[in-house]
Amino acid sequence: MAKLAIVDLSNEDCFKPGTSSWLSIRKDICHALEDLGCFVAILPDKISSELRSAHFGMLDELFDFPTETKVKSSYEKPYPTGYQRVEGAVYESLGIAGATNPEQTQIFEHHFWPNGNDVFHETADLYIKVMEELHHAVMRMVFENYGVEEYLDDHLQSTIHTCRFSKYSEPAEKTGTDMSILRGIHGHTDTNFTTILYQNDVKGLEIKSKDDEWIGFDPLPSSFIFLAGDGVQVWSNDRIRASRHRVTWSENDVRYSGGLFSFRVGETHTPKELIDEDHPLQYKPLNTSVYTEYRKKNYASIGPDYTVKAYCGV
Ligand SMILES: O=C(O)CCC(=O)C(=O)O
Ligand SMILES: [Fe+2]
Repeated sequence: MAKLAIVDLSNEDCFKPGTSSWLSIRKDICHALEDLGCFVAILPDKISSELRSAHFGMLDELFDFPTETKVKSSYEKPYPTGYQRVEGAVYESLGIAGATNPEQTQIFEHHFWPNGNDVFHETADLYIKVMEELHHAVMRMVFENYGVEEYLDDHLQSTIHTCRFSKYSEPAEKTGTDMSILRGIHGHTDTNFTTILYQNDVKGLEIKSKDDEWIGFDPLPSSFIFLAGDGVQVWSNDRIRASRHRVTWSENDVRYSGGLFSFRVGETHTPKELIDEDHPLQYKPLNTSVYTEYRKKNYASIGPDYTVKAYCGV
């Protein structure tokens, strides 16, 4: 049975480019991404257990607001995000676009708490900051690994981050729909460049191995899981494959997760340095927002197994 790679980044030196810790972690991370499209990161203790419980307590309060309030936090611009729930499903989620800017967390927060809520934004911003730092370091490692660090600044400047919080629990109203298909999230790849997820201790996330087995993710309080999305698959010309993952929630306990979904604005294309005789060009340039919209709109006919290769493969 394949295992998820666990990378211990608890030593702060791992975040210092050029150090021996950085170079050794870079090797492990790039190997894991090429192998399974994901890895588990153990991060330095920046989030105390008190802040962690306070944060998950806030998510509890957040999802307890009535649907009318949750829907009001949705918007189309600058990037569409908002409340998602399929009637009768156990999964619901709320999103903040541009979440690495703390102003956006507060705009989101005011939909729920008109007078603000310090614990909500302080804990949410801390999680977002920790994930942004991890994203930044991993992107530098990946660009260095392929010898294209000259494109890194442009990539980071063209990236925006959406934070999504998800809750998995028994819906208040059972519908006539076949519940077996609504007990989590079907196997899928994320359409964005990369995703980082954290969660409470209720299991459910699974990653597909190369041998088509589902590998369960065993969360630890200090662990985050980093997933390659379709964007990095196109960019890397298939060196890194998007991770296919799903959530099967079967416990009575409520599962909460949060994540940073990083998108490249405009077109993602494969750098010329990553195209050669052994790696002929695999993809036309990808516009992630058009692709995401296409997948949503056509979900009924293309289904969750749809791939970016079918969308923009050459
Ligand atoms: O809740 C999770 O752990 C995963 C959520 C997910 O895969 C997604 O929102 O794309
Ligand atoms: Fe996902």
